[in-house]
Amino acid sequence: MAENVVLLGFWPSSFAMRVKIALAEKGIKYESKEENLFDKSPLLLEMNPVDKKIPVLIHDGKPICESLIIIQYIDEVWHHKSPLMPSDSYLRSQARFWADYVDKNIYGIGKRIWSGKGEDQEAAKKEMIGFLKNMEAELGDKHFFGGESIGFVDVALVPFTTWFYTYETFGNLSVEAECPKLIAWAKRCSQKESVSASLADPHDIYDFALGLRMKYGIQ
Ligand SMILES: N[C@@H](CCC(=O)N[C@@H](CS)C(=O)NCC(=O)O)C(=O)O
Repeated sequence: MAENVVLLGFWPSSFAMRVKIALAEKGIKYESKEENLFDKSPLLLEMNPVDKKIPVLIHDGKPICESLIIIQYIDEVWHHKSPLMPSDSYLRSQARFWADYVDKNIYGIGKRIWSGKGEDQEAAKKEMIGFLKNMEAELGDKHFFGGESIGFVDVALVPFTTWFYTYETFGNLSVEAECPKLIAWAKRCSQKESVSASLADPHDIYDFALGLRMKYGIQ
């Protein structure tokens, strides 16, 4: 029997893009339902009553929440191809560490850059560069964080590269000047169909962020 897979998402969300990449890597067909986060659907409230956030993956009627948990679920359930987690326990612990490091930093710091100003924005710019340099050091000379093929940490981080143009424009910074190897990695990732088909256009993200700044009266 065909499986029923539904993704509740929102197009500028890097967290939702992660899930799209993982599903594309596995070649899973699914229905994408776009949420309006300013007027959440009864389905989202039913499927994620605790956090009421996207993404939610609904597999045969059952919800899975939290993007990194969803990716691990996808990797376990559809293990026939494109493994995203390392098979070695130690390497798996390291991949989880770095994905968690991404989660603890990039969204919050990025938001302080694109929606902030003044001293805190300057501090956030420094924190962002420090964070990205740590990621670049972890990448080292590897092709992907996952080694020769895309893995858990790549999937966790690459959607946020669609926000780089927004961080750069509002923060007046250049990620490429600071972290050229990371930008080369991002380009390698987007040569993969699973990634390019799942990422939003950076200029659309910028327009979205600009709209939010205007909505919240940020000068
Ligand atoms: N840690 C969550 C973060 C998800 C998240 O922050 N989703 C945002 C959109 S990017 C959301 O649904 N926000 C709605 C709200 O906060 O009410 C994950 O990884 O899935």
